[in-house]
Amino acid sequence: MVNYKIVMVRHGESEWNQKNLFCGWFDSNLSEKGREEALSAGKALKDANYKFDVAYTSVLTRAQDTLKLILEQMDQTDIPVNRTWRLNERHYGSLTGHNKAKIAAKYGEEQVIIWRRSFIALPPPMSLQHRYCSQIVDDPRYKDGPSKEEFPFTESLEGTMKRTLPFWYDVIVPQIKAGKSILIVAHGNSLRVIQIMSLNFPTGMPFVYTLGENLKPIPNGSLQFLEDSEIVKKAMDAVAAEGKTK
Ligand SMILES: O=C(O)[C@H](O)COP(=O)(O)O
Repeated sequence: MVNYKIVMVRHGESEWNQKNLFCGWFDSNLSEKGREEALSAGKALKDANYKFDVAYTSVLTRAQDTLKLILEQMDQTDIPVNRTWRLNERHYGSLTGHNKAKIAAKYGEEQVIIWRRSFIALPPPMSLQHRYCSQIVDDPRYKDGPSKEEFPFTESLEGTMKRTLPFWYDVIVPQIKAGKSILIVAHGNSLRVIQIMSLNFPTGMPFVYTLGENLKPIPNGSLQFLEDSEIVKKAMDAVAAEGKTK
């Protein structure tokens, strides 16, 4: 059985994470704590003897700086680093720059959960008058894309998935299959959609989902199939193959 491995890291804490602000495409820097997190991520990967052939990240500074600190810590600064807007955080529309707790107090916690985690819900779009709109839209880092037509003013998770998916399949998957050792440093929601995209639930195979306190999934294997892992993998591959031309 062939197993492929890929390492993914969400950027370290940003200054806007620290202030609990919706960030999206706003280019917030890492906080001091975020820089420390990146260094300890690099140390953990170094201690585990990871060697990377290539790294991918978004065009946002918090992800790029996290990657840089990780690679410095690992003495692997000479590997190729590729940046793409397709790995950016999902665009949070008009919510960008607003405090999450204050928005919850105004619109209700349920509405905020829907905006943050529903697959299809779109936060209200960012207007041209929005405080951070021109800073984002006119940023030269977007001169090579997205195109004017593609440029988002808000995004659902589904929209985020649709723009991340071509990059995953056209760039990452062929490299994984070619045996390359890959590191992706990106954002909570762009990594989330990659995981959703990779899940192909097989028919008729029970799985146990272990939830911890507050009914949140527990880290490390919260999702477990009762079947033997080889059988599960075969079944998942078969589901994945359903959409192929032959
Ligand atoms: O863009 C942001 O605000 C965060 O990086 C991700 O936010 P979320 O956890 O609210 O989706």
